[in-house]
Amino acid sequence: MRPAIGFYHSFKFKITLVVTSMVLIAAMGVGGVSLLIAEAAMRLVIARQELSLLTSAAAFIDNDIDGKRQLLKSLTEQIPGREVTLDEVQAWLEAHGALRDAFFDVTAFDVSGTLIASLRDRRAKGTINIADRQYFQDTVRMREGLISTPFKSQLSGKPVIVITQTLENARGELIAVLVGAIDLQRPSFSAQLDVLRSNGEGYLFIVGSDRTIIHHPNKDLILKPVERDEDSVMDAVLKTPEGWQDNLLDEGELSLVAHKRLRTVDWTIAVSYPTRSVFAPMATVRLRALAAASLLTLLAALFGWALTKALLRPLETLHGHVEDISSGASDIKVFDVVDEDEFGSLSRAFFALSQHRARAEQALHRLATTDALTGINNRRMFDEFFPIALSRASRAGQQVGLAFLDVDHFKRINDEYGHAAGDAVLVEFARRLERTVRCTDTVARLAGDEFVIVFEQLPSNAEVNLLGRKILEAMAAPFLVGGRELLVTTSIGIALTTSMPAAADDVMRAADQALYGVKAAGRNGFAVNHAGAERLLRVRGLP
Ligand SMILES: Nc1nc2c(ncn2[C@@H]2O[C@H](COP(=O)(O)OP(=O)(O)OP(=O)(O)O)[C@@H](O)[C@H]2O)c(=O)[nH]1
Repeated sequence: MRPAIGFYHSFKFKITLVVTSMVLIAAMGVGGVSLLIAEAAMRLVIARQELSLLTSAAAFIDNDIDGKRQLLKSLTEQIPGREVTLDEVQAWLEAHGALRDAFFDVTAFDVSGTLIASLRDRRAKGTINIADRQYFQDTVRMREGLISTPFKSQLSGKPVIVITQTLENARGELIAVLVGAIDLQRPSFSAQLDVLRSNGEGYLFIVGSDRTIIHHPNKDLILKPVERDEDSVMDAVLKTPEGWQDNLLDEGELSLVAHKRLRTVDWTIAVSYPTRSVFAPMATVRLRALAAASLLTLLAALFGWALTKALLRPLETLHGHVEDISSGASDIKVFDVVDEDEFGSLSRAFFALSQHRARAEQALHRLATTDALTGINNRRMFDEFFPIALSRASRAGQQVGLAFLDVDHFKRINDEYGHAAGDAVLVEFARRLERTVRCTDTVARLAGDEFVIVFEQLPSNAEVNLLGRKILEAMAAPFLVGGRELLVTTSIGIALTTSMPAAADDVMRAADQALYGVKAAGRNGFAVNHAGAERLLRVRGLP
């Protein structure tokens, strides 16, 4: 059974996490930086766009004011022989309809500043005097037309600016000053200004260098001075002739403010938009970039998972081999693959390790089951082997013979010739036993001078006698030990299984009993006993 690996502990999950994190970091990093660069560029483009719209509006206003000046000037120059009298001025004004389109009102004042004609209201004649007005005084003094600063009209009560023009008689004497008034609440250029507010939010204003508000969506502010506040939008636009800033707070909202100084008058035209509305396209781009990065990350996660799964397949195969080998379903040879990748190399390393280990285990088993002195099987081997041999014979319906052997008077050999001589006798004894029996029989040394032989595939009971005799004969020749010839004999107790299955202990007890019988009978002989039906057959020695 393959041990379950927790999902979060799996290598696949970890690699997928790494791949996903790397893609996420890369996507966020590259995307974020690209977005920042793109946003900075977009900001610049949008701000420049606003500034360029503002520049065209400023040019329009300049042209508008210039046009009005030129209109007044050219009309006065057209007066034939400049012989118009003050009384005729009212009629002259009314005769030029273009003035109505260009100005809110056109009035004329004599050199004393008294109203002598008004395009809008001919009855106003003589009602007001503007001798104290700076623009009137300057026009008379310089004998040249000018543009006034904004003020509240005495006639209409509206906030206005005026364009003045001198009127001279044929002798070059100043006889009147023409004054064209422009209503600041409804200037003729307002339509052009409205075009600038195309996106609906934000507003446009004009402020004079003397800090007077000239145009503003809040009509109440017109002609009011700009309050002194370093952080205000109006203060900011008065500082430089033109430019834009996107970090100003206007009514508490972050705004893009672009401004441009006019050419004909000392005014600054400015536009203020909340940055959230101006830069709305950037927010959309940001959202899309985020969506794209998320999608990319998701795809990377799926790809990482699939890729890791595919890459780890050989590892799973390897794992399967290990399990199959553990359960005995496969041989170790399944590790001996030819794949040239790391997994193939690992598999071959497993194979080599397993082989090495198998050899070591074999060597250990051999050591553990071999008698150190004689090199034949030891007691451990016999204990393991004998029950197996009995079962095998039982299954095959065969008999098993077990011979217990003990060297006669071995103690004496030790005592007389020394322990080393005794060892040499034991080695030679084992060697002769092995040479005497068939390769299907198993010889083992149990302890000291006690040996055992397991006879498998016994053809008949008679065969046992033959075997006993052969062993006795094998020992008949003198043992050559340390240059001496020693006569060594052995006593053999043989047990035969009578009925299968037979218990190992019963068979061993029968063999032991037979051996005891031989010893009792004088040694150098063999006796056969039937396990389970102990009946010592006669003891036979060499003739
Ligand atoms: N040289 C040598 N002697 C051993 C070894 N193991 C046991 N012995 C000795 O073998 C002798 C076994 O003697 P026994 O089998 O009891 O007696 P025995 O002299 O053979 O007499 P019987 O068996 O009655 O004929 C003891 O003296 C042990 O000390 C060994 O590995 N090498």
